[in-house]
Amino acid sequence: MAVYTEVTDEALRAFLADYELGGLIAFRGIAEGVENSNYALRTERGDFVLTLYEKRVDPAELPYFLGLMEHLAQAGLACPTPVRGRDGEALRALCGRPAAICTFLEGVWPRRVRPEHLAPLGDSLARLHAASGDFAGRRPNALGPQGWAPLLEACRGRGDEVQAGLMAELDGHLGAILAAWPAAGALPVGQIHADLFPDNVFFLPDAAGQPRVSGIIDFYFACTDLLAYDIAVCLNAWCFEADGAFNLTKARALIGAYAAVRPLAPAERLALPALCRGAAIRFLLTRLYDWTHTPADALVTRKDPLEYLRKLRFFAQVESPGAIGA
Ligand SMILES: Nc1ncnc2c1ncn2[C@@H]1O[C@H](COP(=O)(O)OP(=O)(O)O)[C@@H](O)[C@H]1O
Ligand SMILES: N[C@@H](CCOP(=O)(O)O)C(=O)O
Repeated sequence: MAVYTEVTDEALRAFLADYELGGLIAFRGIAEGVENSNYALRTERGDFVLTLYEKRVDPAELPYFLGLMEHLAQAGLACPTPVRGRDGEALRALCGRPAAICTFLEGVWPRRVRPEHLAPLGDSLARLHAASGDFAGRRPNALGPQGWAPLLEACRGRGDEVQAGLMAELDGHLGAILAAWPAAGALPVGQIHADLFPDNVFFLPDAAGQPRVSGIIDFYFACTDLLAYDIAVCLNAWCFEADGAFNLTKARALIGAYAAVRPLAPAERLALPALCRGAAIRFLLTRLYDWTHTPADALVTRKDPLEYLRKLRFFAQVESPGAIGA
């Protein structure tokens, strides 16, 4: 479910009058996603996505997200391009919410990740990092290391209801992760996506029938942080099988294709196991927060925090970068 704010036909037509998109042909709510309200629009000028930004998005941060998408799209990355209204503004208001229209991207996200998806993913991620190198915006990562202890505290009251002993185990992991975190300045920093999960990457088959990336969406966790942390997020989100096994073939394909575009410094390869532990606890904690703070009958689907406990335990016993394909 991701239509929190209902938009009427009349409100949408009035909103579209401020754009040069021609007349409205069709629009429908998009069920996928959890954060914002999304609508697919068809106008005389083509297909678009209308997003109304909901409560968890800070309106002050929207110019960074929209500016980054526009910058990346201009650099040739397949990501949504914000559409400017007649007055030149892309960020507008609809039904009392900040709102923007972006270009619609073709393709489908992989419901079952195959090894063939990983090289195109790594290639696109490296291109994203390279293309954002001259983007002037900056946004600290609110869900980076300094955010994890407060999140853990916010979960403490009910966390052990999810699994007995969970809070004590997480205290131990978090202490070790923070102690091993790379010092400021030790690794390259830039604009990162920070949530590059399979549901945020669309693919289409190329001429030979192999998957190619046709679009990267959902830049609303993007921030200025360690570039290699984005690889760690992908190793978490793309390289485990349904039975919990880590797939080294997928990891090598991801890292190999990434490094072919942006070579990794030895320090980045060495840091990857620690960054993977950090990425695992980051998604574990936000899922645990949602699990313990969202009523079970809410319309939003809660994601399983324990999936990331299993991943965290795996990365915690990794002794060398080679064990995760680095
Ligand atoms: N530019 C786009 N092109 C095509 N589909 C999109 C686009 N942006 C969003 N979508 C669709 O909307 C869904 C939710 O978008 P997403 O940004 O992940 O929402 P949320 O931030 O609320 O989780 C996606 O799964 C996709 O189906
Ligand atoms: N990828 C995160 C949740 C963020 O949801 P999204 O729909 O905005 O990508 C997770 O799996 O925990």
